[in-house]
Amino acid sequence: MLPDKDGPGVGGGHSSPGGEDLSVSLFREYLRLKTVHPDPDYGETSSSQDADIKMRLLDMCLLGLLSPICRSGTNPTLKSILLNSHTDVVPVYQEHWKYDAFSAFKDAEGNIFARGSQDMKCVTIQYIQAVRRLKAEGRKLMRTVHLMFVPDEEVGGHKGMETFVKHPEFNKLNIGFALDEGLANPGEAFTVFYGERNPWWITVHCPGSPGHGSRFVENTAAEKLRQVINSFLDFREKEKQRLNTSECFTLGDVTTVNMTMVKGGVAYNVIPADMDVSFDLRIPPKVNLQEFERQIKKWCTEAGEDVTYKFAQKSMNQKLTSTAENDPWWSAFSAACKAMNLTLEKEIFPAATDSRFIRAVGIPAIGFSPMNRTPILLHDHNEYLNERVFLKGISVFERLISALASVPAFPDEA
Ligand SMILES: CSCC[C@H](NC(C)=O)C(=O)O
Ligand SMILES: [Zn+2]
Ligand SMILES: [Zn+2]
Repeated sequence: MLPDKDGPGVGGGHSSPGGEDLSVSLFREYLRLKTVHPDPDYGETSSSQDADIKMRLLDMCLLGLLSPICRSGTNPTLKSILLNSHTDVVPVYQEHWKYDAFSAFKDAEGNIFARGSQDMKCVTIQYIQAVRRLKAEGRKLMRTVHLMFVPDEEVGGHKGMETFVKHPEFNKLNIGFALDEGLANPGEAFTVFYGERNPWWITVHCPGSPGHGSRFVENTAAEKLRQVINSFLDFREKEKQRLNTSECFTLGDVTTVNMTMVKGGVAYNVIPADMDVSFDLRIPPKVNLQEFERQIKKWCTEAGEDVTYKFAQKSMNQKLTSTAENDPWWSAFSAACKAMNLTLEKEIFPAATDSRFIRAVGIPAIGFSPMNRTPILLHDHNEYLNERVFLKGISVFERLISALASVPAFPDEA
C-alpha cells in the first residue's frame, strides 16, 4: 500500500498529476481497502513494504496478529515512543451513505467520505507521512519511534493490543509514551484524552414462576425485569441530568447506562420462566467501582428472588495519564501544541480504545486525532474528513513526534 517506487511520497506540497497532495492520495488509497468487520481484508495493508519505513510483521501464530513496526532513534537505550493505530473499521449501512463508503469520494470542498476517514485511517497515514518527512529532512530523533498497526480494536482489541502488551516482543520495544486515537472536535480546539471510562457489559437474569397467560401468577420474571429496568434507567436519568446541568462536564465525566438487549418468552400465552436484560455501562475513572457494583447487587436483590447478574465485559482500569505541567511527556506534548497555537481540551474518552491496555501496563498514553472544525462522525453514516484538516494533522504530528522523541533522558535512563 505504501508506494516506494514513486519517490518519497511525503506530500507537503508534492502533488500527483491530478493536482492532489500525495499524502491525500495515499490516505484515499488506504480508505479504499476493505478492512471492515466482520471479515476485514488485511492482505494488502499487512504485506506493505516501504523504502523509508522498515516493516516487521509480528505473527502471533495462535492469534494471527500482524504488527508492522518501525525503528529509528539515535539512542536506542532510551525509552521509545509508540505511535499506535488500528487498521480495522466498523461496518456501514451503505444505503444511508451519499457515496460508496469505500470509494473515498472527495467533494468540491475537499471533504473525503469513507468509513475510517476519522476512525482512524487518517491518523495512520498522518503518522507515516510525518515520520517520512522527518526522515526526508534528515532529522535525527533521539528516542526510537515505533509505528504499530493493530488489527482488531473495533471488536475489543483482545487478539491485538490486549494480548500484545503481555507479549515479550512488546516489552522489548521499551515504550515510554504512547499516542493513540482520539476524537474530532467541531470547534477550533483539539481534544486530547488522558483516560477512559470503564466499559461494563452486564446481563441481569430474572427467573420467575411460569403459568398460563390468562392468570395473575405471583413472582413473575417480568415483574422482576421491570424493577431491574427501572433501577438502571432511573440512574441513567440522574446521570443525564448531571451532565446537562453542569457546564464543565463532558460525557467522559458521567456514567452512561443503556439498555441494549432483552431476551425471554416463548409464546403469547405462556408466562416465561426467565427473562434477561443487558446493559452497556460506561463508568468514569473517578467512580469507586466496588461501591458501584454493590449498588448493582442491591438493585438486583430489590428486584426479587434469585435475580442474578453476569459480566460480559468488566474493565477495572482507572489509570490516568499525567497532564501535570511538570510531567516530561505531557510538557513536551503540550509545549509543541502551544508552539503551533493549538488550543487543547483535555477529556476522558467516553468509549474504550486500545489505550486502556497500554495504560494498564503502566505506559502513559494520550488519545489524539488532530481533527478540529470537524463533526464527530466515527461509526456514523457519511463519515468524512476534510483534506486540509488531514494535511494539517501531518504537520502537527511531525512537530509532536519530534518533541516527544527529544524528551531528555530521565535519571534512570542515563
Ligand atoms: C469494550 S470493547 C469495544 C470497544 C469500542 N470502542 C469504540 C472506540 O467504539 C467501544 O467502546 O464500544
Ligand atoms: Zn477507532
Ligand atoms: Zn471505532
